[in-house]
Amino acid sequence: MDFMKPETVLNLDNIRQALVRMEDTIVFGLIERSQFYLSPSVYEVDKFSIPDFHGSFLDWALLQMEQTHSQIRRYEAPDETPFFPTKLLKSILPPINYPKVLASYSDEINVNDEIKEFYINQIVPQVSCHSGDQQENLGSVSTSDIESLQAISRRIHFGKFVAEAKYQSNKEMYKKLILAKDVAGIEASITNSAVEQKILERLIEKGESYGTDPSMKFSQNPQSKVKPELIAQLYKDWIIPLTKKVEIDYLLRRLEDED
Ligand SMILES: C=C(O[C@@H]1C=C(C(=O)O)C=C[C@H]1O)C(=O)O
Repeated sequence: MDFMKPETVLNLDNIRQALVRMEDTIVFGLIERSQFYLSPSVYEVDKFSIPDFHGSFLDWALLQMEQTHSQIRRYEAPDETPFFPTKLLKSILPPINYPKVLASYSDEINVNDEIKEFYINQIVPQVSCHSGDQQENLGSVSTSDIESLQAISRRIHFGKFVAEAKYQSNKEMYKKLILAKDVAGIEASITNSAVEQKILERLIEKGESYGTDPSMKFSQNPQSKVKPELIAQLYKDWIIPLTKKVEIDYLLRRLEDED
């Protein structure tokens, strides 16, 4: 998606196509993670002594990644939302003047703490292949987790673009709902159950085709690496609800930018 062209960025069909493409990254990321053990050491606070840092190995590795990427202006992009927004570093590259597409407060809409919580406590235990640690794989596990966390975060925070597109298409209705602080009304207006159902059905198909070794496709027991139903369930229970939370949180503040 070309964020330099507001007219394409706020087209709901374009946004939905981008969300479909993000499914592939998320599904492959979960399949990648499924080859590793649960690796509780990665998530345990202060398990490893790291100079000038208190937290889990995953948090430390994710912070290093975000500080490095912030210096090449990754988090100036409107579709990137950091897990450690207060710890980013100054970019070495000159700023890109992205056209103003989202509301002025959009960077403050950040549900990454909730994303990390459900990823570690709900997703990892269900996709990892064995309980326990594989000492030699802790680095690979954290790298795999970071890739999945960033892909899931980008997908969920794309809800800002969805919300802005919906707001632009029906300002009067949303102004009434926002002024009335009608959260249920806003949630009902942004919900499209047909789109959600199609997403869940497509995810099962993708989980079946991506997660199974093609040479075993017609065997009695294709070794699907992550149960397709599990991928759909994770979207249903976590990814879609949090995307809608981002939409609602974004819309509730939208009149801050209206004259
Ligand atoms: C993203 C949208 O908004 C809502 C959230 C969806 C999701 O997270 O997949 C799908 C449909 C809507 O209920 C949309 O309308 O496309």
